[in-house]
Amino acid sequence: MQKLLSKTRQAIKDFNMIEENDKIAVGLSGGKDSLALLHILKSYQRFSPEKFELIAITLNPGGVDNSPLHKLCKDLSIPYHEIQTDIKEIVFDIRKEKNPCSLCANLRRGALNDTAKKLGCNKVALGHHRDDAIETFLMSILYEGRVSCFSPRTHMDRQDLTIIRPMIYVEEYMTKKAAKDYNYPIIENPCPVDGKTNRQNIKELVSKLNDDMPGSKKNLFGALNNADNFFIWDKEKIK
Ligand SMILES: Nc1ncnc2c1ncn2[C@@H]1O[C@H](COP(=O)(O)OP(=O)(O)OP(=O)(O)O)[C@@H](O)[C@H]1O
Repeated sequence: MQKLLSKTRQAIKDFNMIEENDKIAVGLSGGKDSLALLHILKSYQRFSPEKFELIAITLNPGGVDNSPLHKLCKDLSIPYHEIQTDIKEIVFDIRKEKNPCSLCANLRRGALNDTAKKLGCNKVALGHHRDDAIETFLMSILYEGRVSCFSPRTHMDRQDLTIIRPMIYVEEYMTKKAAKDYNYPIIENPCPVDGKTNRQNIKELVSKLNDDMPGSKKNLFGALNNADNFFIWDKEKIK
């Protein structure tokens, strides 16, 4: 937990993620990452120089028993809100999406942000970590032909809401370990395509790359953090 906390603290500081009197909604899916995020932010709250409020929100995609999350939040004294949605039905039964991940993510994002706003929050914290960032970066290059990745901190002007990703320096093995060590009440992922997605392919590719070329994962993350050395062919500048 000490390592998780210090990496999170560093990211919060580097990207100015938490400010005095923030009311932060943690998007709690019931997966290991958002459970680790809730745990870390609750611990961080004790010694943070800025006072901030914490709540947790779960969007139920339909038919999931989230009672262990209600109990966890009660034990941690964190106000908890579970919102029933029909995301699963929309994505799989009504729209019958061939590539369901982006529609599902959009619907979740919209519902989470709307709920956070209604509950008086000015920030939403998501459980993305360092491996998610590396995978998203590579996915955008390999599947979409563009260089991009989500940001550690983004302000949504329309809703006047800031999205933060405090675990951006945390490696996935750390959240896996925390889930074991602290016996998090993991809710089984209800997604029917879980484990068969483009993201899973990229995860395996990154792992193989790093075995074949030790250090490549670190360099991919380094590239994301190296805006001063970003050289892309810009026809207007070159000609
Ligand atoms: N159903 C949900 N309710 C609330 N927040 C969610 C939900 N699904 C995802 N999120 C938020 O969005 C983040 C990224 O979602 P994603 O589906 O990529 O999760 P993940 O990488 O599998 O993480 P986790 O282990 O937390 O599920 C999560 O860490 C969480 O903060």
